[in-house]
Amino acid sequence: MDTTLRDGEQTSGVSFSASEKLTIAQLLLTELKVDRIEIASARVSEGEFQAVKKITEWATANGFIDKVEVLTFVDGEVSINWMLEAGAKVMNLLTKGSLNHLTHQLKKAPEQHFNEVGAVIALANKKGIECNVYLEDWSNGMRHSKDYVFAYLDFLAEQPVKRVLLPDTLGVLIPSETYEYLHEIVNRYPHVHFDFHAHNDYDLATANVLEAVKAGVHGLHLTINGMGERAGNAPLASAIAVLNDYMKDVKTSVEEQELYKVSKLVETFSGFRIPVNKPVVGENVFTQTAGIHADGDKKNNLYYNDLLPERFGRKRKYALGKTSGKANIENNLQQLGIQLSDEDLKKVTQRIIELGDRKEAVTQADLPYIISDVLDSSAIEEKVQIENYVLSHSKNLRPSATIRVNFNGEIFEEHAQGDGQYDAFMNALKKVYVKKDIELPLLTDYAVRIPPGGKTDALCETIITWMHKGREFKTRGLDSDQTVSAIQATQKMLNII
Ligand SMILES: CC(=O)SCCNC(=O)CCNC(=O)[C@H](O)C(C)(C)COP(=O)(O)OP(=O)(O)OC[C@H]1O[C@@H](n2cnc3c(N)ncnc32)[C@H](O)[C@@H]1OP(=O)(O)O
Repeated sequence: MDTTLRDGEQTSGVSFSASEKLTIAQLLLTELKVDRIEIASARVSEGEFQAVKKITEWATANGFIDKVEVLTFVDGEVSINWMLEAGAKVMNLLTKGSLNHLTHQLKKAPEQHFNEVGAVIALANKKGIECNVYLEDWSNGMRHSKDYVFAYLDFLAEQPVKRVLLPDTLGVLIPSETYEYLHEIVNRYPHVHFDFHAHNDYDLATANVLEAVKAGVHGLHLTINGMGERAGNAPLASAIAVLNDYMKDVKTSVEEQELYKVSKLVETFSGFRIPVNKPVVGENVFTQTAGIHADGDKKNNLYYNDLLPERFGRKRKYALGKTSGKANIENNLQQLGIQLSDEDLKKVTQRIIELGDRKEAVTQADLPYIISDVLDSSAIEEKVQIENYVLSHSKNLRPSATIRVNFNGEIFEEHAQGDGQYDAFMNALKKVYVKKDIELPLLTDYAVRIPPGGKTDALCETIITWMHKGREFKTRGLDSDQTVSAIQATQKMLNII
């Protein structure tokens, strides 16, 4: 069960709009093919109500309504009415899984809680709602009030409940304990379906998920990019990868090939950046940086593991910097179709190492420029030059740009407006390329790096990621003015497409 749209949205600072929620829900169910999605907590807000409505309307029309779940509270019929009015049919009832939470938050005795929960379940069943029950703070409950947990599970086992959801709400479990508790529970209630819900406070969420599956649970709660309350939930991509590789007799319905695409979309909608070292979906996780690794890959794929990038629709890359050796650079040159003599390769390698020492990033698209500079050759032929530009930015007027482009001797002048100066520049450039009948690459990422310290004259590095004819590449510009560095990166792009 994917809970990106409920627990994932509990990432501090994240809020999805209704149409973003609908798009994510559609991708999760139709392309990634998770079994179920939890899309909201009941009662939260009018906006959330409208989002749930949008999703349930689509899910009903497309046969997915039984896979769409809403978290509800023990509040008589208030949550039930909310979810029914929003068109949902499956509820995940939040109840207390530890005596501590029951006593101090709800201030109730176990018997009273069980009766109230029983009443909500009965009402839900009467109204045709499928009922799952969360035992909030269940993991601490197992540690400190085990009798309470088992008395409660005895009660639930007799109720018309489809699944019992066991959350490690505060992310306190370690893997051995996860296995021990879940193994005991699964064996004691063989006819009950149990889901495990991990949190990542000790960075153990994926390890706990693996142990939970070994212990025999039937379902897992995961989120895209590990989003979620505090340190987040178990990331769906990591969990699927480890289950596919280490629990071969366990089948999931998730399409590995779609993981990266959905992760990137959720990153864009949420504004929650995927850490570059995030397993499976992080920018750097299929990039070899050390020269020794690149050399080993060439010899017999010596530095590959089972996590092959192609499984996830990604490609292996070789980074350029001070730890690059010849093999790293050769790999990049090969991809660009450039061949160098051994001696020239040594010179280029040396320059890249120097740049790395100066903390400058080097992208594959920089290579022709470096070669040209080091070897004083014409490895890069600047067929397109931005000869002049005027950018204007004034209060209460749309930014505009006028540019003069030399395209292999042919001169174009264009003017355009945009949402910012760079956008205006790109709009003017697009006019040139429409005249030339050439398609410009799609800008897929734009990252600006300024050294910490707050100096307004600091050098600003802009790295732009482009997608062109199925190929992704990056170009980089460096200037004390951010827009100028972006234009530099753009000019490099124009000369390599
Ligand atoms: C496992 C998880 O991550 S649980 C996540 C649950 N989802 C959310 O909390 C969604 C976001 N929450 C909200 O929007 C709000 O907290 C609401 C709409 C649910 C309630 O808002 P408010 O009425 O303003 O209450 P507030 O947030 O201050 O306090 C929560 C109340 O819920 C009660 N409560 C806690 N757990 C439960 C439960 N399982 N069932 C019913 N009531 C509960 C608390 O005791 C408290 O009631 P009290 O004020 O009478 O003591």
